[in-house]
Formats: sequence, structure tokens, C-alpha cells
Amino acid sequence: MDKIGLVTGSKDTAIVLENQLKVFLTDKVKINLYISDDGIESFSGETLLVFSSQALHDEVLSKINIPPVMKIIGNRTVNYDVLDALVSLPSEVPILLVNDLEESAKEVYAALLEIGLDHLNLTLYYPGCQLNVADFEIAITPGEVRYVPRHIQRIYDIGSRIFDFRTIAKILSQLNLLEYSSGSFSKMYLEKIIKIARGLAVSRAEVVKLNENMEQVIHSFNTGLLMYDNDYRIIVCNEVLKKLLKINKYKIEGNTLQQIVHNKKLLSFMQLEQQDSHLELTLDGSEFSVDKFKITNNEITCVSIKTLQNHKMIRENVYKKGHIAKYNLDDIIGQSDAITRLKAIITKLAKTDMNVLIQGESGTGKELTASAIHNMSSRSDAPFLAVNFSALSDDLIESELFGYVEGAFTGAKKSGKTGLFEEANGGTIFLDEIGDISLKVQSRLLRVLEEREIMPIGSNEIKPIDVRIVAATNKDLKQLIEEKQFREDLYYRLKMGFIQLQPLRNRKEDIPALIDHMAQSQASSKVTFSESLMEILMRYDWSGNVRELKNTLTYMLAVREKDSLSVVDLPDDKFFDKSLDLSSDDAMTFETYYDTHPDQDQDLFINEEQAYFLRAIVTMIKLDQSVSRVSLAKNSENSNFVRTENQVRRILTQLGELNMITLNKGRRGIMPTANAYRWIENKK
Ligand SMILES: Nc1ncnc2c1ncn2[C@@H]1O[C@H](COP(=O)(O)OP(=O)(O)OP(=O)(O)O)[C@@H](O)[C@H]1O
Repeated sequence: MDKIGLVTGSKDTAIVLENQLKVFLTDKVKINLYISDDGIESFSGETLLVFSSQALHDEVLSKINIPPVMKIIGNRTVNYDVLDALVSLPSEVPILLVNDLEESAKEVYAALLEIGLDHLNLTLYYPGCQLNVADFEIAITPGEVRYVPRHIQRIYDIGSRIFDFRTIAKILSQLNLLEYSSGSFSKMYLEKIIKIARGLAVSRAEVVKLNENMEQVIHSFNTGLLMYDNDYRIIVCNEVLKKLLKINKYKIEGNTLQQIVHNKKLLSFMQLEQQDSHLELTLDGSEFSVDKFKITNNEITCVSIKTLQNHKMIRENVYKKGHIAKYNLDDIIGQSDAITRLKAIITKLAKTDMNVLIQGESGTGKELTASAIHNMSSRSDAPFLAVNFSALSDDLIESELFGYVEGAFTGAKKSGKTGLFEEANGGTIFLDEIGDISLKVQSRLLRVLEEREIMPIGSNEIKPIDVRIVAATNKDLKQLIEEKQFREDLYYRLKMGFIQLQPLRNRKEDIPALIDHMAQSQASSKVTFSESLMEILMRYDWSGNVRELKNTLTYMLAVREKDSLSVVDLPDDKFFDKSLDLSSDDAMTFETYYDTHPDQDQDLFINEEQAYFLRAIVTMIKLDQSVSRVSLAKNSENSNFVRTENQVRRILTQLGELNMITLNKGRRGIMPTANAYRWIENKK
């Protein structure tokens, strides 16, 4: 169950805001109250802290540590429900305007006039004022309910400022409860928008100012919205809709549907009595998806229009860029502890919606991991977009991520550009090489993460986004923080979930499985690997990790002449990141491998041919015979392994690679190593 902390200054505010949040939050979310007036000692593990204001946040921060969880600083606004009710109060009814002092009562009176509520029949009231209040049945007060005469039941408290729409949207998005198209959030707010809009129609234009907030919300929907009353008179229409239907008129509110909607099919759909219906239609070559539902006791019809094509185009683009999450958990190969743990963590994190930071050397599978998280999460049907920051300049990063509008800057595309955050809406964005971004981009990114909204370059329109962020780096971000190259606050915001990937050299036991898997997926026939080849591949340090191993395999499979691969099929030494120094001291030797893997069958690494020649060498040394290619070839003539000098050379190289013999120039050139004697001992 999600737990959120609501942090306020006073108990009164806490109650008002808690009640407001409860309307939107399901029972699945528990709200813990923290009231500064009562003293706050610590928080108790909430995933999200909502502060009633910036000032309060700063005050709390100065007293105690705020844990590095998601924080939302609320914006508060006049309680529209109350205002809406005031707008509709009849002008003949006498109303008491109650405050604690005469002066402050006058101030409120002036404020009400200023916002256009001048039709109300108000009388000022405050403690000590001589007034017969018996005839009053209604009172308005800015939070001073205690001074309202007892007999008055209808009290409008305009002091209880509530969270504005954007704050609620942020909270819902953080908790994954936001549904823009037809869910409760939009419906509930649309109802309010309508109420206010209607209030405006009957009262004063100045109240528009109060409405800006809501206007911003409807205009920030990605969907076109149109609302009309039962006489088909338009009450609300947003910019997106105007664009979709190519309406040039500046103001269409007040017009009838017939005046605005010229497509017959769409018009009759809109005028149809039937509730909650859906239509797909083609207009000027573009496909649209249209939904209709009724709100406010069936008084208002709301129609939402989305372009299907746009959606398709975005998806096609996504595919084109190859930014589809290709991998699942099963694509992560290996049985080492590290891989087993990794899979368990991925499974757990995929169930949450936390941001995740993946740290690991190049080629260790960061993208693979991000992709598996996405595919196992509830977002798997939505896009998975990957951005690699290392290749992009600051300007490019910003325009890629946030998009821009027409004419935003010189060189901007005429049509503007949809940012990746918007394209990935509902899905996951994978920010690769996050350690490479500048402080400037970091602060923009931080804002996106905090506010969960973006503003495309050159636009003043705020777009809410619902995107999970999985970031990756091969750098030590802690170190970068110390060097002041990376923002600590961004680090913690990204690192809500954390995965450290192990380099391949620390989990060499995964190499055989990786090789098998790669051979199976890349080769059309069954390919085998000689023991000595396998041993060399396991001994190598793979500084380029799985990617380097994969490249090596791809090369060998491509140039192979037969399906049984051996050491001779290895690419040239220069192919490798590090030199393939086969007798290197620090490489894992046959001996150390068996010390750490006693249960392995040693025959895996030395074949019968090699075994025959190794035994021959040891015997010849014992008999003090000279060991050379010539003598070994001659010796083999009477055995099952008749080999030419050239063939003996190949076998000697393999035995050298296996650390079974040393190959020096000179008379005592070929000498068995301690490994060889141990191997022979084991074989007895
Ligand atoms: N455990 C694994 N199982 C199977 N394939 C793997 C594994 N780890 C990595 N790979 C493969 O190795 C290649 C590199 O992986 P990936 O691109 O995910 O690494 P990365 O850490 O994101 O690399 P970079 O930091 O260089 O971008 C990919 O082809 C991936 O499929």
C-alpha cells in the first residue's frame, strides 16, 4: 500500500487538504499527517511527501532531515467549490461577512468585489460589532468560523485554500493514479471546470483570472476537448481540439455545435442522445478516435478527440529508432550468484514504479536490464525509449528530451518536434550514460523528475508526463558528486531503485552459458568449442564485458570453416581489447580455475590428442630424451595420434596456452609445468 506524508503548518490546513486528497486517492493510499505546529520529529517511510507550501518545506528542512524520497511542494488556490457556490448565491439574500476584526472584514469585502462577486448582499460582522444577526442565515468567512453567530448553518469558508490542479495532478501521477482520457481524475476536474465556466458565463469576466489555473490544465491535455450543454452550446474547447478540427476562430465558447463542427458524422455523433459512446473517423485523411461522455448530472456532454495516426506515427518512429524493449528476463544469461541476484532485483523493481539507477561497466548489460524491467512492468505495452547522452550536445539533449515548438530557435523544424518524454508517455525512458550530462541539463532533468511535467522549448504550455525513468552509467556517480560534477539531489531522485552490474571477469562461470547461448542464436548449425578454446575464453579478462565476448563470438562464427571451433579460430590478438596474453600471470590459470571450481571435470579443458602429447613429453623428460617437434612427431608414429611436425606445433601451442608446458628456445625448450604434473597425477 502506498503511504504518503502530508506536511502542513496547522491542523486546520491539514484537515482541509487531507479531505481534498481523499477525494482523489483511492483507499489504497494511506495519508499520514505531519503538522509543524505540533512538532515533527521524523517521517516514517513514506514514498512521497507532499508539503502544503514552499515556506513550510523550508521551515521543516531547517529543523529535521527530510529523507531523499519524492517530494511535492503544493501550490494552493482558492477553493473553487466555495467560489462556485458564492457565484450562484442569489443577490436578494442577506449574507454576513465574518472576520476577526472590522478592518480585516473590510479587506475581504474589497477582495470579493475585486474578483467580481459584487452581486452579493453582504453585511460586515466581527467580534464586538453591534448588529442584530437574527435574520441572517448565511455567512462567508476567511477561516474564522468561530466568530460566526451560532444559529447560522450555511457557512462558506473561503479561507481554506486547497491544492491547485497541477499539484493534484503531480500527486496522482507520482502514485500512478493519473488517467487523462476517461478516468476519474479528468472527469472530476472537468466537472469543476464546467462549473466554473458556467459560473463565469452568468457572472463576471474578472473571475477568469482565478480560472487561469484550470485553463492551463485543460489546455495541457494532449487530447482535444469540447464540452457543450444540452442546447449544443459550446462551453469549453481547448487549443488541441481547435488544431485537430482546424478551427481558426479565436473564441468558440458560446457558439453552437452546428456553427463549429462541419463534419456530418462527427456532428451527429455529438448530437446523439446516447451516453458514453465511441467513434473512429477519418477527417481530411487523418484518423481520429472520439469519445463522448456526460458529466454534471447529464447536463454537459464532453467529447475528447485524439488523432490515431499521430499515435501510430509516434509508435512507428519508435520502432524505427529501434527503441523497443527487446529483452526479457530470460534473455539475461548466466547462473552465477550475481546474475541470480540481478534477476530477483529486476523482478522486484518491475513491480514498482520507482526510478532506477543502473551502474556497471560498459557492456555489462545495462540496457538489457532496463529493457527487462520495462517489459516486466505494467508499462510494457507503452513505449520504451532509450537516449544515449554521451553522443549528444546540451542543446540536442534538450530538444530531444523536451521537444520544441515551431520557430523555437534557428534551425528548428517547421513542424516543431515532439520530445522523447512526451513520446514515451505512459512508458519508460532509458537515460544511458547519465554521468555524461552537463550540470545545466541535470537541473532541467531534475525539474522534470520533481514536477513530472515538461515545457517544450519555445512553448509556454506545460505538459504533464507520466514516464518511468531508468538511468544508467558506467561512471562512479558518488565520485562525480564529490567533484561537483553531478547533482546530489538528482542522484537520489534517480536512485530510488539501484542495480550494480558485475563485470564479466568477476563471474566467469557465466561464460560457457553465454557462449552457448550466443552460438545457438547466431549460428544455423550446432557449433562446438574445443576445451582449450573454452579455457582461453574463460581466462581472458573481458574488459569490454559481454559485448566484447559477443563480438568475439560473432567474428568466430562468421569466419568459421567448420562447426567445431578451436584455438586456431580465435581472431587475431589485435581484435581484443586487452592482449590475449595466454600465459599471463594474472589471468585465471587452469590451476586457479580448478582451485575455485573443484567440481569441474578437468577433461573439459584438455582433449585426448593434447593428453597424449602431454604424457609423451613428461615421459621423454623423465627418460632425459630431448623433446622437440621432430622427436614428438616421430614418437607419435606408433601411436593412435600420428601427427606431422606442423600438427605437433599446433598442439604444443595449445598446451602452452593451457599452461601445461612452457615453450622456450634452446635445448630444454619444452618443459611440462606444475599443472601438467598435477593433471597427470589426477588422471592416475
Ligand atoms: N547477462 C547477459 N546475458 C545475455 N546477453 C547479455 C548479458 N549481458 C549483456 N548481454 C549482451 O551484451 C551486449 C551489451 O549489453 P548492453 O548493451 O545491455 O550493455 P550496456 O551495459 O548498456 O553497455 P554500454 O554501457 O556500453 O552501453 C548486448 O548485446 C546484450 O544483449
